[in-house]
Amino acid sequence: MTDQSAFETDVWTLTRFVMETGRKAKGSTGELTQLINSMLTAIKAISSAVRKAGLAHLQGIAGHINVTGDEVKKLDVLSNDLVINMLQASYSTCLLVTEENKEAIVTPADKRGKYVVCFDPLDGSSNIDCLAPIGTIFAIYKRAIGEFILTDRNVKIKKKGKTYSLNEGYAKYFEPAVTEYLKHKKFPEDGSSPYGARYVGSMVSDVHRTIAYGGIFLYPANEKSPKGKLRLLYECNPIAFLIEQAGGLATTGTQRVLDVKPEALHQRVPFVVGSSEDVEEYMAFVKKHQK
Ligand SMILES: O=C(COP(=O)(O)O)[C@@H](O)[C@H](O)[C@H](O)COP(=O)(O)O
Ligand SMILES: [Mg+2]
Ligand SMILES: [Mg+2]
Ligand SMILES: [Mg+2]
Repeated sequence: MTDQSAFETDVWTLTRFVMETGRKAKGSTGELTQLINSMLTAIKAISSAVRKAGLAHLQGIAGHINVTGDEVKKLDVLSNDLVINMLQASYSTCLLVTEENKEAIVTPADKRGKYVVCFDPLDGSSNIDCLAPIGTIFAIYKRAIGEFILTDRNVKIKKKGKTYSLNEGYAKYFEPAVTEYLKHKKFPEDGSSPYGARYVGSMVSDVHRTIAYGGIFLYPANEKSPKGKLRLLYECNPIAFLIEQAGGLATTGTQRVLDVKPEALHQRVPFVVGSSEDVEEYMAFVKKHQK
């Protein structure tokens, strides 16, 4: 059997997109292109390490707990080192905020550029050993300005989906608004079909599915985690930005995520994102319970 399909000779890789867009940008210095390309190299190296983790003895724990209480995995440490080293070597950053370091990392003066990068080097790391999808999240801010940079185009999320996604194992600790919202999704009073449940337990994967198919992802506050679990600067903000660009909504329940004023590097916020009509419906339940 022969493969008769045409070989694509003009492929739009992400690197090509970044370089071409960078060259067209007015007043461009190339610094952002250097930064994104260095980040992409780090991500490719992380991906390679993840795929050979079993063979290269990279599975398992590193032996310490990070600042937000997570048990750190060997691959969290490796991914963190890769991103820090690649970003500092890009000569485009001045400050790095990462899930795995308590304090912000200041780039040495001789390698300093104008961007601040906040990142989660490996999201979903509790899923490494069972080979579920995991990924890297990052947000780029211009020094003092607090601006996000768009890296993808024209991805749109449906206005309404058919699935909800949260860890229902915590039902005992849910706030009444969450409990009532979920009851409504499972036993719709208007006779419509109930929503399906999907939860991988890697936020990047759950959000990817939500963008692809529509629906709602929730990590709300609960009795045990009064501010939820996910961290504002390097988990919620970048994902909220992507969701909004795709036409969806990202809320804490009472406030737009991107409007939350950061007060600490590892600050957590309740996080609910997805199709606009689904998130609006959730917010209506929150509002009802505030009265
Ligand atoms: O916070 C997360 C993990 O981040 P991390 O691996 O620490 O970067 C999310 O990817 C998951 O959505 C979350 O861990 C799932 O939490 P539980 O449902 O297990 O509480
Ligand atoms: Mg972690
Ligand atoms: Mg994470
Ligand atoms: Mg992580």
